[in-house]
Amino acid sequence: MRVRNKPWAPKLIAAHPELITEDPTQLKGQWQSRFEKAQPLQIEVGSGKGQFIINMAKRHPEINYVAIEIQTSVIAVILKKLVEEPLPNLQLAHADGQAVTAFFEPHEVDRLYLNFSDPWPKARHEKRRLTYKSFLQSYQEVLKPNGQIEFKTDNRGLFEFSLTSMNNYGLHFEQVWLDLHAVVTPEENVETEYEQKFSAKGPIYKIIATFPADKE
Ligand SMILES: C[S@@+](CC[C@H](N)C(=O)[O-])C[C@H]1O[C@@H](n2cnc3c(N)ncnc32)[C@H](O)[C@@H]1O
Repeated sequence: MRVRNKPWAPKLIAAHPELITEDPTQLKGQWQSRFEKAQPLQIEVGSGKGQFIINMAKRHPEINYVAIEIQTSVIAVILKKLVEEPLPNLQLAHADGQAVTAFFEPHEVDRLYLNFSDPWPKARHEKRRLTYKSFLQSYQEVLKPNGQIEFKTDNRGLFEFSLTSMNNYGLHFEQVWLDLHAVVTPEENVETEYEQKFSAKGPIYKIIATFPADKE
């Protein structure tokens, strides 16, 4: 996601340590202390401007959410929205999702979302794709046994790569959609910014998959 530099972003981030962390390693195993109530924890890696995670948090007050976003000017947009409309069950991490195992204890997370992740189409960049096997391994480590991953994309190449990568890793496919919007209603599907922008141009693919319990 290309965004214009927001000169106000670092200042806003520094002003709200109660809503956003820039060093999530400090919260490893302690995430529940950041929320009003201890309840299941779900995370999104690459949250963009936060439309999905904010609406999920509103729709599911019984779940705690952490949005992880690497770009300062992007996560600052989520933070601005959160300052304007506080949500007791959403916390932000300005960090690289590649390091989730440094941010969460094993089994601390109940579910992980990847929405419209950068496709990295060149073969030599495949290790950067958020569904590459090293990422899957990290996700499995922080997820509860048989934890689930939900993945949406409009990018056919990334979708095909992810199907193969997840299958080779031993994930069990609960459901696969080749055209999500043809079958789900807005009540059943919380849209992301990218999804709103690109669903008119072609199908949205989605996978819900469960990690094997016994894989090291
Ligand atoms: C194409 S955008 C999609 C944003 C949003 N999920 C949506 O669907 O509208 C991908 C986002 O993932 C973020 N991102 C990419 N790699 C990341 C990483 N390793 N850790 C955290 N965020 C990452 C990018 O900065 C960007 O905001």
